[in-house]
Amino acid sequence: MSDVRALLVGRHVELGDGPYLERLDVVHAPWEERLRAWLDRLPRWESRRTRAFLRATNALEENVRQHDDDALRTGLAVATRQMHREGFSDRALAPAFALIREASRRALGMRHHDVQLLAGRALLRGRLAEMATGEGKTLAATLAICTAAASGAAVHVVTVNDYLAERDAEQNRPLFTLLGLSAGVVLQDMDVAKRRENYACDITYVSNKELTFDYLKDCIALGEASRTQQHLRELAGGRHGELPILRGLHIAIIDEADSVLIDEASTPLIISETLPDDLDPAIYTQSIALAKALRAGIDYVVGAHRDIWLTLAGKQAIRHATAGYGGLWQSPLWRDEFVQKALSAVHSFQRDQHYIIAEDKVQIVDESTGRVMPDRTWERGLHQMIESKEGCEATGQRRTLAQVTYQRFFGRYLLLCGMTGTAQEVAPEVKRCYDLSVTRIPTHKPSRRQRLVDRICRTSGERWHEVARRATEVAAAGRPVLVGTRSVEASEQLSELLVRDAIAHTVLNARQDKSEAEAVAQASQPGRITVATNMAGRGTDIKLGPEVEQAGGLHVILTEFHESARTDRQLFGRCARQGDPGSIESIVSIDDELFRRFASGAGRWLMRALIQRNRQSHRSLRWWAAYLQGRAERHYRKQRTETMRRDAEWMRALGFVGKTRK
Ligand SMILES: Nc1ncnc2c1ncn2[C@@H]1O[C@H](COP(=O)(O)OP(=O)(O)OP(=O)(O)O)[C@@H](O)[C@H]1O
Repeated sequence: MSDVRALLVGRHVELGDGPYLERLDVVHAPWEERLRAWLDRLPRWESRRTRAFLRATNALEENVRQHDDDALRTGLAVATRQMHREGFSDRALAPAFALIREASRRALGMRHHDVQLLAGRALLRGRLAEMATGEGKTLAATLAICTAAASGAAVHVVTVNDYLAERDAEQNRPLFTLLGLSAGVVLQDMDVAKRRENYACDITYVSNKELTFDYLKDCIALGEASRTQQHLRELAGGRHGELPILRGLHIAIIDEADSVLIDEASTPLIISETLPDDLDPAIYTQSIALAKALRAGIDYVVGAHRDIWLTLAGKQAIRHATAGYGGLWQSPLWRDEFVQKALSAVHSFQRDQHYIIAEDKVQIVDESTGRVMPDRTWERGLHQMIESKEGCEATGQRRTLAQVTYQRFFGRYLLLCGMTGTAQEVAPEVKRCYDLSVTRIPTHKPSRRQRLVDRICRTSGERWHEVARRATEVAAAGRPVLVGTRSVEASEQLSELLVRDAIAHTVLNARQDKSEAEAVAQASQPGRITVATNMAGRGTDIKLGPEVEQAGGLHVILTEFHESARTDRQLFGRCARQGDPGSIESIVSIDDELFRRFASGAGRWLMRALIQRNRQSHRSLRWWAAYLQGRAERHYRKQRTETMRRDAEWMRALGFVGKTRK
């Protein structure tokens, strides 16, 4: 462990926040000039150091090219010794980065751009590197990954799903092998022994959920002692019997950091056990029947954020309806609780949007990633209510064995850093909760992404017709089209329309996730229409051929604004990557969830009036959507603060009053 400590000696050399560049993606100039302009805007001392760092790394390039593979490995070991003395200083990083860049050129056929060197350096300084979508974060991260792993630290590369973990590990494996580093991947269906083996590698690619659950499993297995990473590390040394699954929390490099650290951080991760359900299953069916009989606005009120309350009239109606029932129905507290849960199950959680039914089970769909979370359940009887609503067999209620929030878990790493294309809006929260500052990295080439005018339709049905028409029109010009939908249901609705009109297309959603790699590979074919949920959002790399580039590149259609503008930008980021051509447009409907939940009545009325005057593409639409997305972000931020408060209470209840931050 002392190696890791030594490695981090240099961490106190922190940079101040560089000035943010405005709209980096529309600056048109050769990349050297733009990089120079970016450097000029840094504080003078920082600019000098950064230029010196780039100069030193580039100057070594010719030299390292003369060496064979063995010499590259030896060179990295020598650079590592320097790091053990002075931490991740620029002096130590320059030779390490030059060697890794050369190794990458040989093993992967890709040479890191200068801006990628800056991203790698920012990561090792414990920062969040903001690189525009498609700028090559996967490759940029290898600089930090190889440097940290060579110095003896356990490096966890955290991705948002198994598909990306496996893809990135396999893509970079030739580079790791050339440098003599071992790399493992932890996937959902692996057993404990296999997981331990993969965590024992120098580098481990793993999704945020798998990693956190493995940590919780260690906490349960090791009991009280494991609650501090100190003990975890001692145990990893084998002094206390069986080894934990993880070998310690040394360095975490989080890809799509805003998704992991912010979007997914509103609920804690919980490991629970199923209790023998002492509730009569009839209670669930009775509650659902009662809830369906209640009248909206009279017996219950639905809030703007899917919250539901029973009114006095509603409570009385239930009392009358359950007069003949026995047991818990005689308690007003239980009675109201059951029916309120049932109302949520009926009205707030929709099939094919919030969950799907697969193998006769209710399986939650994570909206931000579009993926099924098979092991997750809703808490406090809600899951059982939904099962009853759908006629599935009710699973037992669950009791919490261990829980952790991302805020607490990631705060335990010795060095935490991350990358994303969309950090801007959440920078203050990331700083407050994780002590991570954002460094914005300029693009290598100017962006050629073209944003067409946004349009809004009067009804959802009208929107689907318009989307189908546009997709067909663009595809007919030989360009591939990616249509992004918010739910499984929406993707299937559009697909039905396309089938009816005999238009060839591919669907990628939580129900068809087996063919993900194939669907992504095909999405770049000329004239191919791909209808996808957010599964094709973050991280998906659609590589274009020369024919498609000439036709104008990939066209992306957004069919509904998300509550987070970052998710929209991630979808847009599937096209026009690495300086390719590409275009984006939004075709939405006034019935969409963002407008229903967050817009005022007056706002919706005004927008309808504009649509009626045939001004479907009024420019206030973009402004309005951005304003509502700001409101939605604030709402979810409050939810996350509440999660952190509850987590602190849970820790206090366990009698643990230790620090949760590094
Ligand atoms: N230095 C480089 N030289 C050549 N190609 C590169 C280089 N860096 C990245 N690429 C290519 O650019 C494409 C985009 O890379 P990648 O998917 O890592 O981008 P990203 O920034 O992670 O995107 P997203 O934000 O969507 O996750 C890939 O096809 C990758 O091979």
